[in-house]
Amino acid sequence: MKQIALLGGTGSIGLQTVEVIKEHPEEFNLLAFAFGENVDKALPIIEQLKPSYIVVKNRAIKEKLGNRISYNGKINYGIEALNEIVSLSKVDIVVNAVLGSVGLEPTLEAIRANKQIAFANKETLVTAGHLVMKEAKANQVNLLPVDSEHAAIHQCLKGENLKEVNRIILTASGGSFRDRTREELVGVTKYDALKHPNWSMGSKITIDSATMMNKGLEVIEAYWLFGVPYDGIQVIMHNESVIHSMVEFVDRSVMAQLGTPDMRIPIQYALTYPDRFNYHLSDALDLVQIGQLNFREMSFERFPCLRMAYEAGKAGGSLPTVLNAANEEAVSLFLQDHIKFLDIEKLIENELEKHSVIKNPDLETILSIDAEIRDSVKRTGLKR
Ligand SMILES: NC(=O)C1=CN([C@@H]2O[C@H](COP(=O)(O)OP(=O)(O)OC[C@H]3O[C@@H](n4cnc5c(N)ncnc54)[C@H](OP(=O)(O)O)[C@@H]3O)[C@@H](O)[C@H]2O)C=CC1
Ligand SMILES: CC(=O)[C@@H](O)[C@H](O)COP(=O)(O)O
Ligand SMILES: [Mn+2]
Repeated sequence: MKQIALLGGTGSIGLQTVEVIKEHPEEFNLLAFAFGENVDKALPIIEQLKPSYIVVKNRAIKEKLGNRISYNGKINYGIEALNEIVSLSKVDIVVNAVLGSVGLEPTLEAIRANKQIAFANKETLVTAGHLVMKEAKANQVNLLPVDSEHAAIHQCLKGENLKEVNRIILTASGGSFRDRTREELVGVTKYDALKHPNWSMGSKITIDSATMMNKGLEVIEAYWLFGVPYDGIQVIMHNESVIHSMVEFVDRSVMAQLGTPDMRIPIQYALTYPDRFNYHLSDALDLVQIGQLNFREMSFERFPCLRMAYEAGKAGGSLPTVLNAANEEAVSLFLQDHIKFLDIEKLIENELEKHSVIKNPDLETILSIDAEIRDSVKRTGLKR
C-alpha cells in the first residue's frame, strides 16, 4: 500500500487525485491532505478517507475545520506544516497540486526527503527550476510529470536516449479565445475567458490557457524536466487536445502520446509509475468518432505571453521568477475584476522590462523577488 501526501487536495487536480485514490483502495492510502481555505470541499474527503495529517492555509481555517471534523486527525497550518507532511517517513508519494509558487518550499523539502513526487505545480519549476533540478539530481529524485503535455513527453521518452531528441512539440488547445483576433479581445469578460474548449480546470490555469501563458510556463517546465534547449521546444496549436505532446528524434521519427482530455489518466500514471493500472473512469479514446485532428502554427504576435515566456526562459536567472510572479498576480487581479484581460500581458511586460536580472538566485532571493513583483503588479494594476 502506497502512502500519499496530497497538497492542493481541494483543487481541480487535487479532487481528481482523490478520485484515483478511491478507485484503488487496496493500493493507495491518503495519509496526509493539505488544502488552502475551502473547508466545504475538503470535509467530505477528510471524513471519508480520514487522513492522519491535515494542513490548511492559516490558523482561522484550522479552527474552522477543527470544529467540524469527527475523528482525531492532526490539523496544522502554514508552509512549515506543509514542509513537515511531505517529509514524514511513512509517505511514499507526494502529489504536488497546489497552485502557484507557494509549492516551491514543499517541493524542495520532499526532494530532500527522497520522496517520489507526482508533480502538477508548474509555477514552482518556472520560478526556481535551477534550484529544484539541482536538488533533484543531488538526491536522485525523479519528478513525475502530471501536466498532460509533460506526462506525454515523459512517456514518449521512456527507454530513449535524450541525446537522440531533435525537438519536443508541445500542443496547445489555443484556449477560450483561440478564434478571436487581438482586436476582439478588448472588453472580454472573465466568464468568456473561463470557458476552456476542452478541459475543466482551476480558474488560474484556465485564464493562463486563454492568454497562452500556460503554454509559456509549460515551455519552461519542459526545459527543466527534460533538459532540451529552448530552440528545441516548439509549440503548435492543436484544437482537440487529443495529442498531448510529441517528441521528434534525430532520425525524424516522431512519437506522440494520445488520450481523451482527462487529467485522471496522467495523475494515475504518476501514482503507479513505472506500472500501469486499469482505468475505468472515462470512455476509451474513439478516433473514428473524433474524425479529424487539426493543427495550426503558433503566433508570438497574437500571443505575446508565449513570446515573453520564451524570452524569460532563455534569459534565465531571476527573470522567470518575475514572469511567474507577475502573471500570478495579474491573473488574480483579472479574476477579481480589477483589470481587463489585455492588462494581464501589459503588467507582465512592464515588470520584465524593469527587472535587472540576477544570475543563479538562491531561495531567499527568489522568495524576495516573488513578493516584490507581486506587490508592484498589485500597485500598478489597482491604479488602472
Ligand atoms: N487543473 C488542471 O487540469 C491542471 C493543473 N495543472 C497545475 O496544477 C496546479 C493546480 O491547479 P488546479 O488544480 O487547476 O488549481 P486549483 O485552483 O483548482 O487548486 C489549487 C489548490 O491549491 C490549494 N492552495 C492554494 N494556496 C494554498 C496554500 N497557501 N496552502 C495550501 N494549499 C493551497 C487550494 O486550496 P483552496 O482552494 O482550499 O484554498 C487548492 O486545493 C497548478 O500549478 C496548475 O498549473 C497542470 C495541468 C492541468
Ligand atoms: C490539462 C493540461 O495539462 C493543461 O495544462 C492544458 O494543457 C491546458 O490547455 P491549453 O493547451 O489550452 O493550455
Ligand atoms: Mn498542460
